Amino acid sequence: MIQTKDLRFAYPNGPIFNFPDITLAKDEDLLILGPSGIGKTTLLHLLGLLLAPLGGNIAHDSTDLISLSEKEKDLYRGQNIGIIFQKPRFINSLNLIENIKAKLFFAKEKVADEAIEQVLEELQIIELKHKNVQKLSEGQKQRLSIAIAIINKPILILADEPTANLDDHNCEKVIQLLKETARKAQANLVLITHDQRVKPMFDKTLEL
Ligand SMILES: Nc1ncnc2c1ncn2[C@@H]1O[C@H](COP(=O)(O)OP(=O)(O)OP(=O)(O)O)[C@@H](O)[C@H]1O
Repeated sequence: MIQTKDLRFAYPNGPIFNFPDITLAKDEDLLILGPSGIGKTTLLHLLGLLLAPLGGNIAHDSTDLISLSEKEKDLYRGQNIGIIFQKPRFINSLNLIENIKAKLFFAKEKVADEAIEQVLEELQIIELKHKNVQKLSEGQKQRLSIAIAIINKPILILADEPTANLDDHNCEKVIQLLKETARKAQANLVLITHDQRVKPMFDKTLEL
């Protein structure tokens, strides 16, 4: 179970954000909606332990994440939280497989080569496995981002505006892929967007 309580945040000299509480049971997904500038990415980065709140709590089951040290947060994130950023972040000089292995190295995780290939197969990018990431199309980059996020079976998958710039057909395909991937990994999926097309695809939504 994932639970937040009284999360507050402020950028230097900025307004204070008071975020609504979130509770997610096992296998439950959440869509966070809201207009530009309302704080969606900020909330996602708090959930991903990339930002520290001014106050409040984040717990995964009985683990209080806010009291962890920065080093412990980095390791916890690497091992338990998969983040799909709006703009993919890769090591440009490496190929797909090497980028996945780099993530595993930093997360101090081991995943068998066969399991890595299986994930690439499921995401339909296996034939590109030795290709330099700079040569991928935008759609292929997005699939690699998903592969990197889920390779070590996180308990939480966070996705930042994954359907921005996609047509209706591809928008639906990407959401379905993320939901299926989350179910297979037995993870909670939290997705933020201002794309109203995504709303009917989620049972649980939070409007900021
Ligand atoms: N690093 C930062 N320093 C100062 N202010 C910031 C910083 N990042 C974001 N902000 C401000 O905080 C507010 C919330 O930003 P955030 O990116 O969380 O909104 P959002 O809802 O995700 O917007 P969008 O849909 O446009 O991505 C905005 O007013 C933004 O200008």
